Amino acid sequence: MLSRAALRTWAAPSSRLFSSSSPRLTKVAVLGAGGGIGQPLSLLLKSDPLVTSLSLYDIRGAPGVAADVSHVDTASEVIGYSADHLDQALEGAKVIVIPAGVPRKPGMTRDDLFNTNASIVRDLAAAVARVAPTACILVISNPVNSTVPIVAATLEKAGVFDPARLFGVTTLDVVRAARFLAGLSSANPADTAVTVIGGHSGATIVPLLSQASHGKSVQGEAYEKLVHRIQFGGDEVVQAKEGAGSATLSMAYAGAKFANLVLRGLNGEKGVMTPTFVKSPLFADQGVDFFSSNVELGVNGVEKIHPIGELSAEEEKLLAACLPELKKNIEKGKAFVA
Ligand SMILES: NC(=O)C1=CN([C@@H]2O[C@H](COP(=O)(O)OP(=O)(O)OC[C@H]3O[C@@H](n4cnc5c(N)ncnc54)[C@H](O)[C@@H]3O)[C@@H](O)[C@H]2O)C=CC1
Ligand SMILES: O=C([O-])CC(=O)C(=O)O
Repeated sequence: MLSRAALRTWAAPSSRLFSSSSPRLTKVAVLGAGGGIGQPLSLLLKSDPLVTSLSLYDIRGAPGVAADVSHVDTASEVIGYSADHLDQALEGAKVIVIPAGVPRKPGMTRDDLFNTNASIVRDLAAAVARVAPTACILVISNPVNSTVPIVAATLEKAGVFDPARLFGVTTLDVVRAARFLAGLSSANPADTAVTVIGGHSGATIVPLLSQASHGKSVQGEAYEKLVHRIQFGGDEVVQAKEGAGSATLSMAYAGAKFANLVLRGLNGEKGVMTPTFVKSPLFADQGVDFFSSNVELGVNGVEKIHPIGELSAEEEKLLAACLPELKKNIEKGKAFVA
């Protein structure tokens, strides 16, 4: 006969499995996992304890990336899927991150990627609508200002669009703003968080330095230079890579950081907030119905879209320049699906 202690020990695994405090089973899929962003992003997601299963898909190379990443000694399981197995890759996914598509070369704008990436993103969104219609979708593929409306319109066509579950990943702008601002005063970027609103390209990127404690003191030419660097940080990397692509490592970091925030919200953590490009009422009356601002994340995805708060005179001007361009980018995405 088993002793009481032995019975307790024997019973422990099943009670842990079903206890309310156990982490949820969270399958995360990466579409475009074989690419410059996809590979390091997959590695970082393998290190995230909130990811219990990692599904890596690409038209090229995903099984190899999966075999490699799967040797990392964290608990999650990793499976790679090749071109014909998109549906299997998506089955049961709670969060789907999309870095599939071509990157810029020097001299190109993000909008120049539209012709190639629009159909890639649309076709992946159609598969998500069919196989994992309730998943949270995190769009990295550029031009984000247009690809997010493309995903929305595709899901809408399939009758499964939930605005609370679609996110354009603008975290790299937030990461850059904190890093560049910290660099000016030798501060720790952890102490120089900046809210970045608008969209994700040039003039549509609007950093709200007046709302950041270290940002207020940056004035005049230094302010102009800092704003320009935040808005055009992507070009800095494209030029330095001399035709070999755009930001991949910092983007993987930003993508993993944002995915972790979404997962924390889905897991019921309160007060998780970050800027992200979502279907938004803030400027919808001006025809801009997707916009990045601080968003609270929760068990259903978007919990609350926060207002942009008080802006300085300079920021009002930046916002005025942002809105018409963003409107054009959004309309272009919608028109592509219509
Ligand atoms: N949101 C943001 O802040 C940022 C966005 N990006 C964008 O991310 C995208 C990817 O950039 P990289 O990884 O550097 O490019 P990459 O060319 O290195 O990788 C893209 C991957 O997508 C795959 N792919 C192409 N069509 C596919 C499909 N139909 N299904 C699945 N996979 C497919 C390719 O095989 C490739 O492995 C680009 O559009 C880039 O502009 C890049 C940096 C920052
Ligand atoms: O600049 C690019 O093309 C890639 C990107 O979106 C970024 O680095 O912010």
